[in-house]
Amino acid sequence: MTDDRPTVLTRGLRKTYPGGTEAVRGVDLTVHPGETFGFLGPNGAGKTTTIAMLCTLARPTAGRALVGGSDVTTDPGAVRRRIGLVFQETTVDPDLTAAENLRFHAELHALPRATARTATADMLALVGLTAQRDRLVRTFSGGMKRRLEIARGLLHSPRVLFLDEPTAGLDPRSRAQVWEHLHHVRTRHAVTLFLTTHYLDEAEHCDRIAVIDDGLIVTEGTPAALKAAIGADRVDLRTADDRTAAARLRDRFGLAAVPAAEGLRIHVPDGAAFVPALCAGLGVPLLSVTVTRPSLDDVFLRCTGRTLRAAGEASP
Ligand SMILES: Nc1ncnc2c1ncn2[C@@H]1O[C@H](COP(=O)(O)OP(=O)(O)OP(=O)(O)O)[C@@H](O)[C@H]1O
Repeated sequence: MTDDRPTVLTRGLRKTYPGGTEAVRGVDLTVHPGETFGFLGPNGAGKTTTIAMLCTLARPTAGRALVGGSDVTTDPGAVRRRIGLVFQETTVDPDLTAAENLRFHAELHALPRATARTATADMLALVGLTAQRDRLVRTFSGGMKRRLEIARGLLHSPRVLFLDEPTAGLDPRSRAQVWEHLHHVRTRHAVTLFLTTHYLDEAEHCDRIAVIDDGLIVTEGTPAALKAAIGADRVDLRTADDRTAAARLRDRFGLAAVPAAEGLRIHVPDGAAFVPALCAGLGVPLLSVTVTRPSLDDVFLRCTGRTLRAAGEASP
């Protein structure tokens, strides 16, 4: 029987640390079975604190959180049995082999021996570490360790795998590999992935994202819907005569051009479709035209008034 109840449900979830920092200030989330849900926000926004509450590692100050249908405060044991964790810091044992790390985890979860053997082989294959199963983890690269953490997080067939910045500190190639394996996880296992990131390109991999800033959800939806809600492409143009071009854009196209770093900038609903009309109707030689689709950074900017990069740099 399938269970359609949300895998993660929070209502009014809050966390105030001793000393008064309001890290999470009333968060409502609904994550469905099998979804890949991304929690996006700058450093210090409250992502890790939210995950810690969902994983029963931090106690909510107020509000409710259900994971796999169980309450994190009143039934933490049931929650722990249903979740897998991959944290920012490496927690696999460097003095054990890959297979030994998984065996140890299987024992912690009291998996029957035959189940553990099959799951170990399956998970190592899933993350591309079968050939390295008997190597000491201390000889692994950062990316291999992270993949082993993912294998370990999935070993006991959790309903939801929480990943806190799963690619933090990895080089671009290792990041791409981790994502390749996460895509295998999504297609082959009925597991919900709940991940935090401050990489916009990673948020694009998610079915749905919530943007958190200063402890509050500022927007939520599919990456495509959030970008579509911005409603306009950015068109940057350089012309032989920007003054005349700005006047023509106003008079002929009803568009207000603003000065950009080089040339002029306008916003139109469909930039690519607008370019031919622009070329035909501007009457001023065009030197270059660049159309930029809205990005998740534009979404963040619209919601918070800052770019994600600037918000991260402003954080302690
Ligand atoms: N144990 C703690 N005690 C006191 N304050 C804390 C504690 N942990 C986090 N904070 C504060 O709570 C706020 C949210 O931190 P949190 O780590 O949840 O954010 P984050 O979005 O995960 O950021 P990062 O990406 O840097 O991990 C920050 O202001 C942080 O300094």
